[in-house]
Amino acid sequence: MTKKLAEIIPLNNVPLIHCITNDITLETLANTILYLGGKPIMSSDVREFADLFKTTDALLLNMGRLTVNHEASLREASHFAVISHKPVVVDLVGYGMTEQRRKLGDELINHQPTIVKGNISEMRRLVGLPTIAKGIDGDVSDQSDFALQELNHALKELCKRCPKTVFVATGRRDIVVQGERSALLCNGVAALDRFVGTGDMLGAIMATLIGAGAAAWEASSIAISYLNIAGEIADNQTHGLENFRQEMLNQISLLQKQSGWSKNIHSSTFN
Ligand SMILES: Nc1ncnc2c1ncn2[C@@H]1O[C@H](COP(=O)(O)OP(=O)(O)OP(=O)(O)O)[C@@H](O)[C@H]1O
Ligand SMILES: Cc1ncsc1CCO
Ligand SMILES: [Mg+2]
Repeated sequence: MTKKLAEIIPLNNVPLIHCITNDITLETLANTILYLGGKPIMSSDVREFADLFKTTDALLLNMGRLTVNHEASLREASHFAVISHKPVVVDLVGYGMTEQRRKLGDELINHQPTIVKGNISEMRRLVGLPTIAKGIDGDVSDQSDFALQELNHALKELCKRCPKTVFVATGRRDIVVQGERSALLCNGVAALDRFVGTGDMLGAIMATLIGAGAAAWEASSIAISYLNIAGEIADNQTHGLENFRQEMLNQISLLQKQSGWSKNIHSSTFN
């Protein structure tokens, strides 16, 4: 049976989340998981995986700062996840920006992960739509009503090939798609796009929620709303981006204690 939001946050268990992620935001991700009430284990050493997979509750695969070793770790962990039926979040950082990232992302998706996420421009590249985005950030031109509709339809087509996976595209507005169903989420503030790793943090929150037993759709949409509403509160209370970043993480730990936080969610069905 599907769990309701109040049964998902605050967590009622302490899931162990195995993260293979980039070294730029590694510590931020470990703290995000801890502040939410989970436990992180950051390990990229393939020699440990057989043992690790016996005790972890979910896996985060973030393509982040690619290296030969990082890529090998992501591939190997993805393989272990299939054979151990571990819930997996794939974060397609920089998908399609280079051929290496495109090939790796495609291979990870072929393993039918639980959730696949990227910013709106990474997700456009994934479905073969054009974008002028550069680097790892989403481009504002991919945020128009038309562009969002286009992406929504293309993701629904992709869902026919990957019926088990929830696809998430993030930006000023966020899209969550599973099968024929899709939602548009409209919380958040512009400052979220102005410090590094908010997308990475979102992947860590999603992995924590599926590790705690939430279904993929609920984990995806609740994670987006939770992070974005934490961002709205932090933005109201701070001045300057570094203060915002700190308060944002502070709010990740605090928001779960406010029982009414979900009343501020702006979400609608996206046809
Ligand atoms: N302009 C904005 N207005 C409101 N919310 C935003 C905005 N930009 C990003 N967000 C929110 O910030 C989170 C991260 O989204 P974003 O698209 O910036 O990810 P990303 O590009 O993968 O980030 P990064 O690569 O820095 O980790 C999402 O929850 C998204 O809703
Ligand atoms: C800046 C940057 N470059 C590769 S990964 C990363 C952090 C955001 O994912
Ligand atoms: Mg990202």
